[in-house]
Amino acid sequence: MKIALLGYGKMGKIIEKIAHDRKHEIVLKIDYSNLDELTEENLQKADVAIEFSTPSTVLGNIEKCFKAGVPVVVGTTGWHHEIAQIKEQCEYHGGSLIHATNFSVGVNIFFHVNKILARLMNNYPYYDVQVEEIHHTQKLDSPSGTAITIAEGIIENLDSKKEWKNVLVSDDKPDDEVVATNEVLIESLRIENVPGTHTVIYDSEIDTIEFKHTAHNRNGFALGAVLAAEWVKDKKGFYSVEDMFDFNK
Ligand SMILES: NC(=O)C1=CN([C@@H]2O[C@H](COP(=O)(O)OP(=O)(O)OC[C@H]3O[C@@H](n4cnc5c(N)ncnc54)[C@H](O)[C@@H]3O)[C@@H](O)[C@H]2O)C=CC1
Ligand SMILES: O=C(O)C1=N[C@H](C(=O)O)C[C@H](O)C1
Repeated sequence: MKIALLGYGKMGKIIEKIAHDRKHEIVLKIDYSNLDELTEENLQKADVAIEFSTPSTVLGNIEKCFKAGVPVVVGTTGWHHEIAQIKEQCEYHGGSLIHATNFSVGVNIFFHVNKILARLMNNYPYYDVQVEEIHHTQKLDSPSGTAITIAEGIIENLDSKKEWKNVLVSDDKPDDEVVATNEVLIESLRIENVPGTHTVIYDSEIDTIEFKHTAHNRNGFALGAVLAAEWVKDKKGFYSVEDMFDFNK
């Protein structure tokens, strides 16, 4: 399979390695230094594009893939509030897209169990829930896309919660935000070199239940993105990673 990498930073480089291990060929690599090469003609040399760039560049790149008729795997976070508009664009162009806030198998198992746990916790209203995410200090968005997906999974299944609220915890800012009882607090911490840690915490006066995923490196995200490229290559339509894993089978 021929792959175009839109974004050749921390993720793009690991995806390149895993794609080579799986016998795929990288035919285009785009980062901020060669944006002029991101043309329709060059995109069409690929069977699929894998997009891991930045929250401010991802939407333009998705549109370019639709216009070029190239299926696209979108890993970039920080754009999911625009999802309805992108789905419409995909349908308009007859395009193919698969997106995930997190492509790792482990996190997708975590997403699934998080929903089941939230449904169970309706029977135990004396526990309150919050989400904590920790990432490296270069991360541009907060909360992480993964934390938003976790909070949405809780809101869909735990009757007492209707929305989420984010607090970025830093040394120079006191952590004294007021959170309403119908809000899921997402605390974001930024610590050097952390690939991604997410914890769901149910706390009561009696005890605390913690459900945690720790990424030891970025390989799981990258492998999931390559698997998604193999999965979407010959499909048409707008998909999320849930369609690929389908844990309800
Ligand atoms: N869905 C998932 O499983 C995961 C998602 N991510 C997300 O992926 C994105 C990228 O993460 P990293 O690789 O760690 O970031 P990074 O900062 O290391 O790399 C971003 C790359 O995008 C390039 N870039 C800038 N403008 C561009 C444009 N217009 N077109 C194409 N490339 C452009 C930069 O030059 C850089 O090479 C982030 O939004 C992050 O949250 C990260 C890990 C896993
Ligand atoms: O920026 C990152 O690094 C990551 N971003 C994704 C997110 O926002 O959830 C996925 C992963 O946690 C790493």
